[in-house]
Amino acid sequence: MPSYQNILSNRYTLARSWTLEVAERAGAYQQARKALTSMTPDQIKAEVKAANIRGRGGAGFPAGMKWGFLAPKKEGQEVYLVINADEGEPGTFKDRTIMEKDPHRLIEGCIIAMYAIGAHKCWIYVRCELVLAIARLEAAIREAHARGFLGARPFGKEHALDIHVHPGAGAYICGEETSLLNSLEGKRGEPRLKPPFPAVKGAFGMPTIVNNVETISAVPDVVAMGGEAWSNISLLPPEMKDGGTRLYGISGHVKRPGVYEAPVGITMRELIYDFGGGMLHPDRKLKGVIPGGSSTPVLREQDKVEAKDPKHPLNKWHGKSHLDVPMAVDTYRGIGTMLGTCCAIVMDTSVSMVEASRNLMKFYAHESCGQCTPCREGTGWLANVLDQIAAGRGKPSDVDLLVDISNNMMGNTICALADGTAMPMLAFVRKFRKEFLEAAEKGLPQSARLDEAIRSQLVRREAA
Ligand SMILES: NC(=O)c1ccc[n+]([C@@H]2O[C@H](COP(=O)([O-])OP(=O)(O)OC[C@H]3O[C@@H](n4cnc5c(N)ncnc54)[C@H](O)[C@@H]3O)[C@@H](O)[C@H]2O)c1
Ligand SMILES: Cc1cc2nc3c(=O)[nH]c(=O)nc-3n(C[C@H](O)[C@H](O)[C@H](O)COP(=O)(O)O)c2cc1C
Ligand code: SF4
Repeated sequence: MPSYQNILSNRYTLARSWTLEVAERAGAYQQARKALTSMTPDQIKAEVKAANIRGRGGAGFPAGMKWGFLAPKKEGQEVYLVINADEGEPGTFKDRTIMEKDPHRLIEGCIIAMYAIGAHKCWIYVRCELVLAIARLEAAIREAHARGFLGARPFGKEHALDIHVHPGAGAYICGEETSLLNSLEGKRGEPRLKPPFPAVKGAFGMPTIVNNVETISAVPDVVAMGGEAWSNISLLPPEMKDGGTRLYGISGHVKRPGVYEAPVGITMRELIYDFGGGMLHPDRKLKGVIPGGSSTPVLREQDKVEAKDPKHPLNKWHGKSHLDVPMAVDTYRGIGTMLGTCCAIVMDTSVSMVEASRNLMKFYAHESCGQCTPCREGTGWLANVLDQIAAGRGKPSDVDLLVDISNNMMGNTICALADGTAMPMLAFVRKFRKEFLEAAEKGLPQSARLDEAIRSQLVRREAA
């Protein structure tokens, strides 16, 4: 197992790490005290910008830039902070480790962030299935109030702060930030058109910063060591502006599934073989890996980086396997996939890619909110066509139909759920076309059914 320093997860292994007593003894709230008593909001914002934290919710938008886009507060307006703790992406289970094992880190991050952006109120929107996370967050907020870290004068500062936990009902679409805001406001959880982005018009019409749990949990260490030093933990050169340390998830056919902390820029090969302990069944090879939650296109070991031009940002990795490219927001875009939530699902040669994609398409068809025709119809048709193929009622032209449906979904909808369905579907067909054509001619044998290691990640939910 590689020995990178644990920063974000350094309190995970302490007994009763979620209690204030243990967390405070291990350093919790020192940075909130420092920020509120000796730093100005602008100084904090500058450190967060220098830290190059790319949003850990999946899109990789720079947190410092987002905070900078916050609309100036007008007379009578409030500014809000909303933490996205919905974590609905199949294969993704990193934010819950923070909330369950170290909720005080998230609360400390919220305190610093609220002060920096001029907010007095924060909601943490948590999916309701995360029962333990909700209980621990609520207990931690009570403890922080009792110690005067929240409330009318936190750390003696005239800047009232309050945090509320808001359980969501467990709809995947409510993780999309504008849908989340509608749900928070008591409306139907449907995405809004962007722009305006929440930073301009968010919760209850007020400028709102929406950030992921892990993004905000990084803020106390950014304040502790300074933005530049935190950014330099990354294995990438500073000009790539993808800084720090992050939580990597790994599941599926590996020996040691779990959540591991490492600097930005380790490779997928390290994640699978060093952290994940290698393939679960040594006699079966790696067939494909979904790199960052189910809405990111699958990678294969045999695919090589094509970046001959010396000016190409990936030129350094020209000819290397996709597994040997540093895991970062822009490098992964460069090889036709996305880093997403940085939680990989590993599939060995026993997995039918037709069956894996069928599972996923059923999930997306079930979770589409239905506002946009290309998404509502497209997700359903992808699932239907794959059902027909699996049942032996397909024909070779169905494979091109999958491509055609996907292409018609892309870029034509209100939110990214449709793209996050179509892009993986296109990658499955492009990289495993022969397998799809074979299934379209013969159907899938019973043995193609996914085993538990994969099925539990690529959650199947039958259409309601
Ligand atoms: N964590 C999960 O469980 C999960 C689930 C599904 C999808 N995802 C991820 O969600 C991603 C898509 O998210 P998205 O649709 O929010 O992406 P997005 O690119 O629209 O936005 C990313 C963030 O940047 C902000 N932003 C972007 N441009 C801005 C601007 N000009 N001014 C102010 N703010 C701006 C947005 O408000 C948002 O907070 C996918 O890449 C996928 O990986 C995550
Ligand atoms: C369908 C869909 C679901 C999403 N679910 C989540 C989620 O569960 N958690 C999350 O942090 N971001 C999720 N996102 C991304 C958010 O919209 C948003 O980009 C993120 O909360 C911003 O925080 P960050 O910049 O700190 O990453 C989702 C996006 C889409 C399109
Ligand atoms: S793309 Fe799909 S999930 Fe997103 S708003 Fe449109 S119908 Fe709803």
